[in-house]
Amino acid sequence: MSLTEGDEAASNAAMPIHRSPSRPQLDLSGAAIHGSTDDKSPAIVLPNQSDELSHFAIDIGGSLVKLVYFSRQTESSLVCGSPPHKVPGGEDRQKEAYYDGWRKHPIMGGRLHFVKFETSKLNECLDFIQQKKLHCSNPEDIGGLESPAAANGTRQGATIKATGGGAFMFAEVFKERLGATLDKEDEMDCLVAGANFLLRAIRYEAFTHLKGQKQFVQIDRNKLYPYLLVNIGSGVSMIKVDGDGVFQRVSGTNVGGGTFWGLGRLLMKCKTFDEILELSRGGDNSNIDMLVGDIYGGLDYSKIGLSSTTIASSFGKVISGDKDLSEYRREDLALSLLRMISYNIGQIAYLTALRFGLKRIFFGGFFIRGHAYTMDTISVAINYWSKGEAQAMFLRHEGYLGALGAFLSYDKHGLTTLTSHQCVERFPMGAPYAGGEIHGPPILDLNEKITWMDKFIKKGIEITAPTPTAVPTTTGLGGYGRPLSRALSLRSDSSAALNVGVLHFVPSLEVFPLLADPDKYEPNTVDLSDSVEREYWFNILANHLPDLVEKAVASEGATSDAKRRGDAFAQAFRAHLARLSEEPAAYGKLGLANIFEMREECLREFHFTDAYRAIKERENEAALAVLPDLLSELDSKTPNDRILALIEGILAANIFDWGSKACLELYREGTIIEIYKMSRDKMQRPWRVDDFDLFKKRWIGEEGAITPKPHKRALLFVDNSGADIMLGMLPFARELLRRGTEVVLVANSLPAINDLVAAELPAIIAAAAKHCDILRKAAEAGGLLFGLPSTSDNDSQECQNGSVPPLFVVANGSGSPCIDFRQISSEVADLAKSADLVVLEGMGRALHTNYNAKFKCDVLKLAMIKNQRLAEQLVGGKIYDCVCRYDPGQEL
Ligand SMILES: Nc1ncnc2c1ncn2[C@@H]1O[C@H](COP(=O)(O)OP(=O)(O)O)[C@@H](O)[C@H]1O
Ligand SMILES: CC(C)(COP(=O)(O)O)[C@@H](O)C(=O)NCCC(=O)O
Ligand SMILES: [Mn+2]
Repeated sequence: MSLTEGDEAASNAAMPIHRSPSRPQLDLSGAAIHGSTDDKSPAIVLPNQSDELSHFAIDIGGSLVKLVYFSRQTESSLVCGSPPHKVPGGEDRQKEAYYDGWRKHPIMGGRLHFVKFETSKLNECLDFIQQKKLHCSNPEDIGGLESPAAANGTRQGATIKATGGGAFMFAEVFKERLGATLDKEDEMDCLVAGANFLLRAIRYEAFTHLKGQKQFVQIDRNKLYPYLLVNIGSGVSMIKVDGDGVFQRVSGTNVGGGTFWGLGRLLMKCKTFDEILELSRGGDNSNIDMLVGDIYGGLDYSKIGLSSTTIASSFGKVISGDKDLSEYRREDLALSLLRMISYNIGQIAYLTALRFGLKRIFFGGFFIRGHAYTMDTISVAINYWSKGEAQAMFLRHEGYLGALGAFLSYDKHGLTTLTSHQCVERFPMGAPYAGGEIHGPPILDLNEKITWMDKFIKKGIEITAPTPTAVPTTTGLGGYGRPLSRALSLRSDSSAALNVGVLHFVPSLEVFPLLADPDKYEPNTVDLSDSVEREYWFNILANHLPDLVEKAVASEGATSDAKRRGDAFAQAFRAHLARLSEEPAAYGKLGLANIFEMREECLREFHFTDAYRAIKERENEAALAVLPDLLSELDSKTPNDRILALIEGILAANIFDWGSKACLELYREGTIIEIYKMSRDKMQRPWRVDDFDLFKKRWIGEEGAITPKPHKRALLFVDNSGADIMLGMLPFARELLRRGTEVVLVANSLPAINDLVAAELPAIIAAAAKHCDILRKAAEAGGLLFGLPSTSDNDSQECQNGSVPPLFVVANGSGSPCIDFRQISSEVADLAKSADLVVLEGMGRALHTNYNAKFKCDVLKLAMIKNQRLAEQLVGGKIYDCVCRYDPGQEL
């Protein structure tokens, strides 16, 4: 970004802005960009924002304290929401649209974190709040920009939204320890607000659980009500929910999570809740419970539909055993207790649902604990009694409903209006270890992260809330020795508990307007719920790690610090893979694209900002040297032959993929140019998927028929640096421009393997434009270039009408090798509105994701398949086969 543009952006942000009431009421006057204006994602300082913007809410229950806190977006992770490096569009209107998007959401982007503590250890919670300075409710105090008042601890008088009985009981403690006042919110209001928010805003928040199988469900937000919310905390509340804030507590039971935990301590002398769950795994409840068969001499009571194994009376067998407590197996006791409580709650829930004619029952509260047996027991009860009519569903954020609801009651955040496409859930490095445990916040300091990684490895099972540590003295974590095996128990409870990640709010993300049916859209082609697929792809990723670490370490100067970070990154990513192979649903619904993205996020966590930087630069240079000859060769062809050569060129150049194992081996055998030439020479039609003729018909028309009109605007979702862009996509873009089609090059906001980043494109285009007048003029028209001299060969004369349409560059809002069209930048969404051609290039964007996606406009999917198994499974082909799939727009 140039200085003048930066200034303009800053002054734009400071202008009085119309805000709808649903947006956060922030005082933007005097807003300025903090730091260098050359930063891609500069921080914005709001000097006049009042101190009241609170950042956490608390639910103090009978058993657990739940904390939900908000942190502002940090610079390194900001994927969009800042103005583009260049304003793509010379016209003021276009420019306006850009800054508009940015102005709409200048600060609201941020992260929501979830933490819990035992109520009996409230002090731990207070320490945590103090350490994180959460009660110093100034937005500048979070994320490193600490105000002087907060630094010396003098700020007083924060008001914190609080719910749960403890909000009354512990109000004084908060006043004394933190000088904070608890602003009490009604518990039921909060539970309902939390559940409604989660079900509307978080994709696949709910899931069913039957016979050990989790199935994530997407609830249609327009058909959400009515439902029964059953919150199983210490006690149980059953609430009929009819709308936002419209509900009635219709039932409840005093036999709940507290009962389970209390009896567990008494009977089995368990110290922790998880210990009871763990014990129950090895239990046989028939030693404790009186079964129907015990009463009916081993027979079923078939007349009324009871099998001999049905529990007739929980703990009933004890009456005839004449045994002491110590003579019973603790495991058996634990299981009987779990079944008794779960079944009873399931039954009451069913009766309550029946009474009000409700078909859907959502269960929340920490009693569930993501525990398979608990959920199965409840589901079986509901299913059995309702004869399959009613459905039990569970929520991933089970115990956080109340805290979340309290947080949402600060209407300033405007979060209630967020929808699922604006939420991205991420799992920081500690997640595989600390998962559903009582755990601490994401650790921001890099050294601290590495130290923690080390601790996780050494004593992964003893993790509690992390406290800031001194600079580490370790020399590294050493190698990649961690096996990817089930035997590796990462967590203190080996139960299949679910993880809750950090929710990132990115208000500038939007659903791609050209998706044919956004509700039916599923980005992933490969479904990782299939264990064979999962194992295959996890192995691919694990095997690629040494090479990736080598590149990443080299990209940071191969210093000893870089090596330490590289090792820690590898450990962290392997831990995620291990956790997910142990429990595939731990992080919610899982597709291959999520894992590729997680790998990039993991690199960023350890401050590897662009691992393939040097490779990309080298490849760009090598490809640029070939470009002039390629352009002349293309220009010497007839338009008919040229389009084939252009598509061939894209497919051939897509061979440069540093994320593919096979390609890595290939690159050892020749120079970039040799490989490119070899790849081109091998381009023989028909390709494995070959819709070229259909595309050509749209492009040129049929002989004798009227020539079709060129497309108005094409969005080109570009893939890799080097030959891929320079010799593949740019020549194709040039041809589109020559025909009079506006071109938008859509590239990543953040790096992913050797993929292009939008910020890199202006320089690449400038270099190419030195050899091509069409690109030069188009880039000028698009505001990307200024004052470059014209080339000797005046090829733009061939342009229709002699004028050249603009070429734009825009960032897609993502840092992944794949693309999820439910979450793209608002800039792409704006430019898509008048586009009539979408081109998806590369394996990540056109095959791993979106291969089956339907669009409203014409779409061309182009990729070389650089993986044998994917080639076999997707198209019945072999490695290096090509896909040219063309689907004309769906008439809606
Ligand atoms: N780590 C844990 N420590 C204590 N209780 C837990 C834990 N995990 C799950 N539980 C269960 O969750 C219950 C508390 O659920 P929660 O929704 O937090 O309710 P409350 O608001 O009443 O504390 C406990 O009574 C216990 O059954
Ligand atoms: C990450 C990728 C999707 C990137 O491919 P691209 O989009 O650049 O064509 C690809 O490198 C990939 O699927 N790699 C793993 C497959 C393998 O190593 O065989
Ligand atoms: Mn790529």
